[in-house]
Amino acid sequence: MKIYFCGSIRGGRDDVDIYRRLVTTLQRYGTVLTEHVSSRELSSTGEDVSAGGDRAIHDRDMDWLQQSEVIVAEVTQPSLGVGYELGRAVDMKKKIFLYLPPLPVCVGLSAMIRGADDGELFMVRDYSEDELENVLEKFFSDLKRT
Ligand SMILES: O=c1[nH]c(=O)n([C@H]2C[C@H](O)[C@@H](COP(=O)(O)O)O2)cc1CO
Repeated sequence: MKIYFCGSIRGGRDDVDIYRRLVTTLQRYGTVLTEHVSSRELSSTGEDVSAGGDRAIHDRDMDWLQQSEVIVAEVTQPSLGVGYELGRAVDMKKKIFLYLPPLPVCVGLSAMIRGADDGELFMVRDYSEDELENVLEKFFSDLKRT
């Protein structure tokens, strides 16, 4: 299964350790196409754009998004790119969305994200860090049953 993980890059890298933990856990369930998002080596400058520029990053990521069956986003750190990815993924009518803001920061989450939860394709889940692995385990076992 191909998984697309979204996390802030130019929006700020404060939560990279939790991205790392999420991606490592997600790799039990499939191939994470956007593993670079969780790299501690990647700064808020973003990837090296010398070859194709931002256009190449955008086009590659939209291609990966299209290929992915599951999109998981960590959105505590607000990021324009992540908001854009989620909007495009909704438009692609992807079967599954999972979105995991750690408490208590999630109180400030945009209504355009929290309000998109439809209990089926787009799911907002609040979690504390110690339950992260269990939340994902339940999510993927429910997915197998559908
Ligand atoms: O260098 C990059 N590489 C890349 O894959 N992205 C994608 C993946 C992330 O989920 C998202 C982050 O957006 P932003 O940089 O606006 O925080 O955009 C974003 C950048 C830089 O904007």
